[in-house]
Amino acid sequence: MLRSCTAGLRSLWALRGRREGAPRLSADLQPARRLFSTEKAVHKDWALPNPSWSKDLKLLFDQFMKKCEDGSWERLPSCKHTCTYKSEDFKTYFLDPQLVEGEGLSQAQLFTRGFEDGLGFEYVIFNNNDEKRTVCLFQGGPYLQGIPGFLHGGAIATMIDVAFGSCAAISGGAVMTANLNINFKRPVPLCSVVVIHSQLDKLEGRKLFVSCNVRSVDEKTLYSEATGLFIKLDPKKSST
Ligand SMILES: CCCCCCCCCC(=O)SCCNC(=O)CCNC(=O)[C@H](O)C(C)(C)COP(=O)(O)OP(=O)(O)OC[C@H]1O[C@@H](n2cnc3c(N)ncnc32)[C@H](O)[C@@H]1OP(=O)(O)O
Repeated sequence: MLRSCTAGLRSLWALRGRREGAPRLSADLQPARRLFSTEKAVHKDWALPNPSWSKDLKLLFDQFMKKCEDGSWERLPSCKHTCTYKSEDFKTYFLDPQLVEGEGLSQAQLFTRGFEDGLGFEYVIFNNNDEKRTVCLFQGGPYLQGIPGFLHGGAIATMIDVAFGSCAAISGGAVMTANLNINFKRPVPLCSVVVIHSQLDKLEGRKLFVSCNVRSVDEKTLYSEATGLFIKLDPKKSST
């Protein structure tokens, strides 16, 4: 397992630098004000196959793309910055203009998209709006190691949070995580693909209760189960 991961790592490094459209780091750093303005920017969609994707991930991706053809499912595009959510939704809530304009945010990008192809979080999320559920296909790369050969629990929690966020956003729009409970049942092998099935269980005012399970591609192994509470942001409130 470790040997195959080392080989995988070697080939991933070989892929670096010949990734099509890969921005150079310096060119990829955008001024923070752009993240939060209505200015149009060209964003690369990272929720698409790249050469680091395993056969399993590509196969599942193709299966879900087929399901999108009748409109029951949709693939969520994903960029390094915050364009999945309309930044306007968060404006009232968060943004101290001094912070936004300041140096601190000039390098801001989505945590899960901050790695080179294949080294960190490779994932794509599909939404079923009618059924209020999402499926996240996730391949955790070698930089997400916890105990040797396995994914770090924090990396799994991160992907669960992201999957939940997308699921809750179907009904809630701009939401934030208030609570996450995760039962880690089996360790997830590094570089393997898992499927995170999330669903909205209950909507109570601004509270969205979600749950998920994390399974192997063949569905035989249940890696984790989780529940979460998301809160729809109240535009009249500020976070500070
Ligand atoms: C672009 C790509 C997007 C990728 C997706 C990424 C997803 C990642 C999402 C995150 O990680 S968000 C970051 C982690 N979360 C936070 O930092 C949230 C910090 N907490 C807060 O900002 C506020 O507590 C929160 C917005 C969650 C709620 O504040 P509010 O002032 O809007 O709500 P309020 O306190 O009035 O509570 C509303 C209801 O929720 C309930 N509630 C709030 N927090 C709770 C909690 N933790 N547990 C149980 N119930 C809770 C609260 O009791 C109340 O219930 P009732 O309506 O029945 O009275």
